[in-house]
Amino acid sequence: MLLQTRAPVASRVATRSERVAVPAPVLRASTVAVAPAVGATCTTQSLVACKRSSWRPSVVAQAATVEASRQYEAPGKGLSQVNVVYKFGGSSVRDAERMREVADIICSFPQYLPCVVLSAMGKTTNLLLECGDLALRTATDKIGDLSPLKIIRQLHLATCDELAIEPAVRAEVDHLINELQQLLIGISIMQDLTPRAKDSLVSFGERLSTRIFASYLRTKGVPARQHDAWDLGLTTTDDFTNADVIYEASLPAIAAALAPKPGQQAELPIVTGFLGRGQHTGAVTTLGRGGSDLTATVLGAALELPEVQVWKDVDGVLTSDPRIVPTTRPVTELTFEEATELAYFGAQVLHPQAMQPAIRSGKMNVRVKNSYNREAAGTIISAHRDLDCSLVTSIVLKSNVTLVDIISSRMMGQYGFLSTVFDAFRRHKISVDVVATSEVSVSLTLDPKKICGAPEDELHQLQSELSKIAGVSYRKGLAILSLICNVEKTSEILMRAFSVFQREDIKVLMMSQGASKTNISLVVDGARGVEAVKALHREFFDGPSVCSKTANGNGHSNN
Ligand SMILES: Nc1ncnc2c1ncn2[C@@H]1O[C@H](COP(=O)(O)OP(=O)(O)O)[C@@H](O)[C@H]1O
Ligand SMILES: N[C@@H](CC(=O)OP(=O)(O)O)C(=O)O
Repeated sequence: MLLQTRAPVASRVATRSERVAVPAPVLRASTVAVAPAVGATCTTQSLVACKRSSWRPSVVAQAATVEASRQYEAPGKGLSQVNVVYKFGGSSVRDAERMREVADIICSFPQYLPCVVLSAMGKTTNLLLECGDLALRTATDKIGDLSPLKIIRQLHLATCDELAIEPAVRAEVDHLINELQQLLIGISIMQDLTPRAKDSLVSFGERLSTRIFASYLRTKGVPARQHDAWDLGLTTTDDFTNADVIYEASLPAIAAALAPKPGQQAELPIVTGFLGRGQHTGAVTTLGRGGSDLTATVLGAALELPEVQVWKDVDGVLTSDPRIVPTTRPVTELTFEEATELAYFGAQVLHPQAMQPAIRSGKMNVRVKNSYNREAAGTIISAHRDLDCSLVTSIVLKSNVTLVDIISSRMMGQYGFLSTVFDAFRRHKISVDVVATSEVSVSLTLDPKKICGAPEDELHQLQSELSKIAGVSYRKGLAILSLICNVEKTSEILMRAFSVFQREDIKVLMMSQGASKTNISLVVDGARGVEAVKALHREFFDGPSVCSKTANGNGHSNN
């Protein structure tokens, strides 16, 4: 296999080899603890591993001493202006140990003065949504007993204690959790959970994690300041739960808010991911699930930076979802277009809108890194890459899609058929994923999760409206397989893909190559989706795959 090894485009950002060579954080005080139970020596880097082994109380006490004396050299010494954005997702900051590790990563790169975007700790966002649902059917005086609320309280307060954060911030965290409880009481009284209230509810996750982490950094000698993204000017539409960023308002406001303050020591901004403020309502909005990636790239574009790094729990963007295919491997390089298609068609690893600020900026790359394996090169996403050796880059599965077939022989030779069809979808605010058309028929897929209101009702209404010009039928529970690939090589890709389908007896219900130069989508029965991804991955990634571009021009790498 021949992998592309083009150097990252960003000139002001260290290359991978420079990064790997950067020493571990500079610790000013004693950093070594001995774990007698296992006879091992623990540096701060291995504290996590050592803590998992069974330490005796004396060792735990030693660890506490190490914690108390642990001090970092603040990164970006001598710099006044932020020069990179790091985003750490929920899995990267899921508990106190992970917050230490993230602090460690940040301080491992002294050449950067980062702006840090954090998601909520672990599964906090899911827990908050669960609290909201439960509050609707829980008596007001029982709200304090809700089990997800107890888990949230316990996780955040235990993290404050374990990290020994500043008392004033611990009090603020306590206060925020009480405020959360008040909001849940309000939901219980009103028996109503509007999208607007839902956004206020989930905002507590990022508001808590950033306050705790900024305080932890300060206690370790790193000047850090917590910011709620709305205070920096991150402005959005008022589409609660899935708001769009208003770039014209947001970018200049963020740039001004994070500009160096003359005569003041530079501070690391620690910013809430996922959250914004609605332009007309002024209320808290969210950017859709996984929206912290987008916050990070918006900040990067506002600050005109060459690179944004999104730190996850995988070695980069992978050849498929690792929960489906255990033999995935990281993709070295992607274009913004490929990353967008991949995210749009269901790869959880990136937010579908996250590449937009990078595309607008024209000079920013996005790097996906693993906070659990910082040595891994990760994936660099940029405007262009050499696709000559590329066949299939990644395989994505989107489940539970609906296929709509609209057929009208009456429209043969008439114009306006497609516009009538799509106008009906527009009026019902139903967005369409994959489309295939002929003279008198249109087949398209849609995601019921994205339909506002009850999907059944909306589809039924659409069906009766369109029945004036066409016969409409739909099938639910299907799956879209998207091959993120070099569409220039369609013949080979389709030949191999269809030989897999034939071998496995998987029927393809619809196919679209479309205008995208990076994606072929195939619709199959939902029950066969996982199987199909596994078989395609075996075909395109598990066999011999050598790009012999220079030898005979026939071979390929897998990304
Ligand atoms: N093609 C893919 N490449 C990498 N990860 C993927 C892919 N498809 C799905 N995933 C899943 O996405 C997860 C990372 O995304 P996410 O949980 O949103 O990260 P974070 O919360 O750290 O920002 C991985 O743990 C992995 O299970
Ligand atoms: N906490 C939000 C936003 C986010 O981006 O989270 P993560 O980075 O963990 O995917 C969510 O769960 O959707």
